[in-house]
Amino acid sequence: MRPELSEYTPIYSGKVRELYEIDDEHLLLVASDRISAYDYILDTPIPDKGRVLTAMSVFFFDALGVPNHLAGPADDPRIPESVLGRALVTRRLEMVPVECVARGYLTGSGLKEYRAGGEVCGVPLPDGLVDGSRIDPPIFTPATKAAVGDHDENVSFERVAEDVGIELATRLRDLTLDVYTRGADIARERGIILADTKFEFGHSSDGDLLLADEVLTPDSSRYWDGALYEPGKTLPSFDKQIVRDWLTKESGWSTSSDTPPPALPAEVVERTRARYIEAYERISGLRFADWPGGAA
Ligand SMILES: C[C@H](c1ccccc1)n1cc(-c2ncnc(N)c2C#N)cn1
Repeated sequence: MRPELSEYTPIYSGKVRELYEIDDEHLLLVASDRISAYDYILDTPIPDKGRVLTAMSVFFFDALGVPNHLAGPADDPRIPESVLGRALVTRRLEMVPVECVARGYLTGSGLKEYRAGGEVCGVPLPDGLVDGSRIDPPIFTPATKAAVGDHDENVSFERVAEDVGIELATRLRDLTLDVYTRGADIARERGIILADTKFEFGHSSDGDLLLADEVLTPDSSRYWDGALYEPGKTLPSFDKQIVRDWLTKESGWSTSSDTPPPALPAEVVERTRARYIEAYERISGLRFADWPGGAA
């Protein structure tokens, strides 16, 4: 008999995820079906999004073999039926207050910084780069965690070293670039570009540095369709472009509107659900139908 979610103490509620306390040593990390676009949490959930992103994290935790915070399998008996398949039991860690970002392609806030000064987080880049240019080798572009609702602030490696010490900063950079590179290689072999990603790390009570949070999901990363890749052409998001295009080209809503986006039509919801499943099945080589939880 599985426990009820109400038996666990909620300790954090993010835009699309929640964190609960199971006991002194263990947490329950829950991924919702909520989707964000243009800094809004949309009213319409995407069925199975939470389960697909949880499955992707588990695939990469297993595939990359990096010491991590997972404390049980996807069907761990401590996981309530109501969130089975979109929740994981993790060890409670002392989180390192750094958003560990790796970029293998120039876009987003990195492109903005580059255009302003030819560098990103203090890392100089060659002249002449455009939106979508490959950055090879990838670069470590850390950020400080912003308050809820704010954007993280990009900072230099030197600033991270000031905050957490040079030894830990160096380990964070090396681990971030290594895990990103291996994850990007796995995705590229399947025709999907992992442009950038954000990791979080924490220390266990034994003092071990462990990879935490979600790993290489479309919510913590930018995924592009390799078949559409062209430097200089703004690349559509593999998972969110269907929603973005409907909102900005068909719904009558605009990003400059001061009203929240409208509800999504069923057809957009279903096509987006299919994109998440496609990304998971192509990258992992596994069938989403075999993942725990879902419609009984
Ligand atoms: C922001 C992020 C979060 C993730 C998921 C849902 C809401 C928030 N978060 C993760 C921890 C955290 N704290 C202690 N031990 C851990 N193993 C983790 C993890 N992962 C704290 N915050």
